[in-house]
Amino acid sequence: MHQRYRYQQDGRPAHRPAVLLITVEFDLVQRARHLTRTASPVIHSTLSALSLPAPAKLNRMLHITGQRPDGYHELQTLFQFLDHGDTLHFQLRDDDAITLTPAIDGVPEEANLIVRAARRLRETAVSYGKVAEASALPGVDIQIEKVLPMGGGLGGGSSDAATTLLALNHLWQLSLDEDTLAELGLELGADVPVFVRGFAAWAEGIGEKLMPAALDTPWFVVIHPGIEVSTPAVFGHPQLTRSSPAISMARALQGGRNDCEVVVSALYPAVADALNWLNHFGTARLTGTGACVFCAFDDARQASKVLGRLACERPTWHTFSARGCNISPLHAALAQA
Ligand SMILES: C[C@](O)(CO)[C@H](O)COP(=O)(O)OP(=O)(O)OC[C@H]1O[C@@H](n2ccc(N)nc2=O)[C@H](O)[C@@H]1O
Ligand SMILES: Nc1ncnc2c1ncn2[C@@H]1O[C@H](COP(=O)(O)OP(=O)(O)OP(=O)(O)O)[C@@H](O)[C@H]1O
Repeated sequence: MHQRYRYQQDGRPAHRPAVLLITVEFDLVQRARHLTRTASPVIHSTLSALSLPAPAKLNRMLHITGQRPDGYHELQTLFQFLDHGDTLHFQLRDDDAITLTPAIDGVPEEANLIVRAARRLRETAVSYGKVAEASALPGVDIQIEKVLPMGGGLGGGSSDAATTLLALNHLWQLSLDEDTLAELGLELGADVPVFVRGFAAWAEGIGEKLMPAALDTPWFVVIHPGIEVSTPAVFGHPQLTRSSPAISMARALQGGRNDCEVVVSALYPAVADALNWLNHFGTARLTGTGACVFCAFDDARQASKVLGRLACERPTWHTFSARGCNISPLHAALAQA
């Protein structure tokens, strides 16, 4: 029988909801993690260096059920990870500098979620009394192998931030618990907590109320039609559906829409084109606010056949196939660090 714990956390920043409730079916998650531990690759790790994945996510469905007075939208979504994403390498330094290479085009270092996550974690270490002052913690050189497109709806920046929080919690030996890290993550972005938690989830609120979900794990073909979608522009659009009726997780597991699809397809014809193309092979969906669209396949062979056709028919689109995972590749790797 699953034991269920309820965590309540206060002290949130003013623009976020006053109370965060996270319900975790703890037993399910612990057992799934235990099973993954034996199957995952060991990623390079020493006492002062660590390399970890920052996987992509898909929103298998996304309904918008309302809008809060602070402007944020209330969602119901099913998050699942992909075994595909960025890789981050962390190396502790002799001084207290935090560096990131290479720079990400168009994202100044102080705005980069990786650097912001590292700095925020260091401040938190001081406020939680883990160290007397920030300079007591060694600096870190962070190298990123960026694979995920920005503004793609694959949560790349959020995943990079979550990987940074978990990696530095480990290297700096802070022992901050997952609730604290998820709370810190939420300050950086609505999608960060699910990457910190590391289990496929039914999410409500603005994406921070997470319930583990056991989804099927098909192979996906993902198309990035070569444009960057602005998440604030989509959420700010007057024609966005904001009043979908709330449904149960059980119902969502049987299938759902993405309420952003209509607006995003109208604003970005390339997204509409990608959805139309992929709809010939199954049910194509937008992930998050786009720009990526995806379609599920029963096996790797079918997915690679579709990738082959894409290479011939739409050579300008960036495409890949990857398998859905209910335990994040980050957590699978960290369990072995
Ligand atoms: C669409 C999703 O990707 C679904 O997973 C996420 O909800 C978006 O998560 P994210 O990229 O981490 O978004 P954030 O960086 O927190 O928010 C970007 C902007 O999107 C809008 N925003 C975001 C999330 C949300 N539930 N309601 C919103 O209205 C807000 O204007 C916010 O300023
Ligand atoms: N490390 C980072 N990687 C990518 N983007 C970053 C990073 N740090 C900050 N950003 C900013 O975040 C924005 C969104 O990038 P991200 O890759 O997370 O998009 P996304 O996949 O659409 O996210 P989501 O699905 O969470 O909306 C970028 O346009 C960029 O300005």
